[in-house]
Amino acid sequence: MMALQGKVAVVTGAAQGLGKGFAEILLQNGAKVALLDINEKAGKELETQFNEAYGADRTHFYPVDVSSDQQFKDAFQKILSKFGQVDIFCNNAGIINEKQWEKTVSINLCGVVRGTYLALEHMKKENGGQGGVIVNVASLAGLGPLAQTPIYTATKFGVVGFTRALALASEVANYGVRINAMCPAFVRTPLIDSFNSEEQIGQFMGLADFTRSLMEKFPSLEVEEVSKGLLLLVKDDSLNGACLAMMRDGAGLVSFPKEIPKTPVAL
Ligand SMILES: NC(=O)c1ccc[n+]([C@@H]2O[C@H](COP(=O)([O-])OP(=O)(O)OC[C@H]3O[C@@H](n4cnc5c(N)ncnc54)[C@H](O)[C@@H]3O)[C@@H](O)[C@H]2O)c1
Ligand SMILES: CCCCC[C@H](O)/C=C/C=C\C/C=C\C/C=C\CCCC(=O)O
Repeated sequence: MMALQGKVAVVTGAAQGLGKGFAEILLQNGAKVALLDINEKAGKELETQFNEAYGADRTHFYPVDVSSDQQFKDAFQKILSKFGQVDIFCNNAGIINEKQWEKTVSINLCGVVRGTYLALEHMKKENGGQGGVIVNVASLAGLGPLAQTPIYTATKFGVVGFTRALALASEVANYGVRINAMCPAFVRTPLIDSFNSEEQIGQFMGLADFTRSLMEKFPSLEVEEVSKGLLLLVKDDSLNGACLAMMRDGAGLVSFPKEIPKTPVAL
């Protein structure tokens, strides 16, 4: 089990919702945490709140839009200057916007790739790094389709595939870095109200009742429950390439078939 005392973590999309919960559970377990978010006001307020609650200089906020390569790189350098190292990197920032779908891809999938590659370059043993763990936040919509959000679904499938492929690369090439993904069902944060917003859902607004019925099948999780899942993926040294599915009635590591299950067809 990885002990978090003295470790340095980075969490993107940390100003509210799941990111805030992830940052807090890492702080409670002894890590220092760099908070990254596009929302400067909420991020700075959270930095003050966390430093009061967990000790001066345990957190620092960095304004970063994860769709910007430059902002991400600059912030990473500043984090290294302040904290000296990065051991844990959680790519959590994500949005739902089916109308501005290229923006959604740039944040939800490309942002995860940007963060992961920055962390990997620093952590990789072949670069003189100390190893570490990366957790990418996907969704249950990374394992099965959410009809109202085809682009969001595509980005989350992308996050799961990227995580699994890179985890395998890490194992084969011995990077010394573990890479895991989280796939929670609906979580009580501002993001789930998206299904009711024409601005975010656009042409798929007519499917709102379909999402509502899915929400009855998968009742909302609380941020605190999902945060325990992050802690598991960070601490358990045996987990690499793991996908943690989380629902109200329980969490579990997803098994992916070694052979693709298929029904033969005549061609
Ligand atoms: N809430 C859910 O039901 C749910 C379920 C499964 C997965 N997720 C995933 O969890 C993650 C967090 O979602 P949440 O529910 O906490 O959402 P949220 O909207 O409550 O919080 C998202 C945070 O990300 C920040 N953010 C948005 N765009 C950004 C950008 N370009 N750069 C940096 N920060 C940015 C926001 O300012 C906000 O603080 C997302 O990846 C989401 O897809 C959420
Ligand atoms: C518009 C609301 C947005 C919430 C997005 C968030 O990521 C949550 C998604 C949660 C669940 C819905 C996604 C897909 C479900 C489809 C199939 C999963 C099947 C899993 C199973 O039955 O075991």
